Amino acid sequence: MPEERNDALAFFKLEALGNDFMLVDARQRDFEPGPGQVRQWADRRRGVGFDQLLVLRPSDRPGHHCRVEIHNADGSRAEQCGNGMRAVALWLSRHEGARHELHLETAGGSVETRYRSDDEISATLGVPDFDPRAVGLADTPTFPRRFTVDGEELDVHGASMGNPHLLVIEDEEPGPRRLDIVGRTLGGHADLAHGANVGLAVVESPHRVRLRVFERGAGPTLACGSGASAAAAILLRLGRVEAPVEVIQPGGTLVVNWPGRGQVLTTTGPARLVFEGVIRCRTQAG
Ligand SMILES: N[C@@H](CCC[C@H](N)C(=O)O)C(=O)O
Repeated sequence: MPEERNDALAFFKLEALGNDFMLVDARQRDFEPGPGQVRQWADRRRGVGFDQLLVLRPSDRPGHHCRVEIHNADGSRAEQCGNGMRAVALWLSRHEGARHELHLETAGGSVETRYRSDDEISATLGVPDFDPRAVGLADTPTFPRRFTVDGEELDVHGASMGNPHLLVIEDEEPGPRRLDIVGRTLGGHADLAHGANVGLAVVESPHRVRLRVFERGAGPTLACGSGASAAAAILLRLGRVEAPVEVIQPGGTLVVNWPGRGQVLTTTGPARLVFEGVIRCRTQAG
């Protein structure tokens, strides 16, 4: 039986390019939500509504301000969240006057954030990894790998930004049905060790890419920061675009800068605090 608690839980609702988050600062309190509880809070009619729950924890890595634990709306866990890191940087700067340059620890690696204004927050996510094994495809020597989706053969690219991303390069912007079919089929493919986020990208010009992402554990979102990073890195590596790359998603534009092989990748874009609240009703711990 899940344990039930009646504690008041302070939370903050944030968004970054329409990718939305519930943030809980658990650095000085007990907070261990189970997957069922996360799903209940994520529900847009019966809960708070969000794509990811971000939980701040103390970090024991030297020089790191805190650790960010990432829960997807379906209760699964994620290693990285590019938009979420900018939202955390905004919150830390606003709520505790934290330094404007911070290191945040995630399960997908260390992220360096730089807050200049709510419209200009950078997150350096690390070095993109194009090895299919980093994306959880043990049987694939190199990308692209061919997958069959709904009877169609697709050449699929991939990169890890700490979390796994697959990318299909399209000739025209996909509609919601295509995003859903390709996203579900590729993202949940049995050959992947832990599923993947799936991006569908259209190259508009050497510095502009249009992207839709079907996120692992959250479905189609208005924007995905690590997805935009993976898409830009893959297209830069293929020579299809040049840095910096503006990645345009339904929620807005993220600027991605990647100097190339072995170098870290930086994203720059906005974030907003939407509201704050307190949950006083019973919450399930399990
Ligand atoms: N919205 C995020 C990515 C969140 C995690 C992702 N769904 C996963 O499971 O890897 C972003 O902005 O990067």
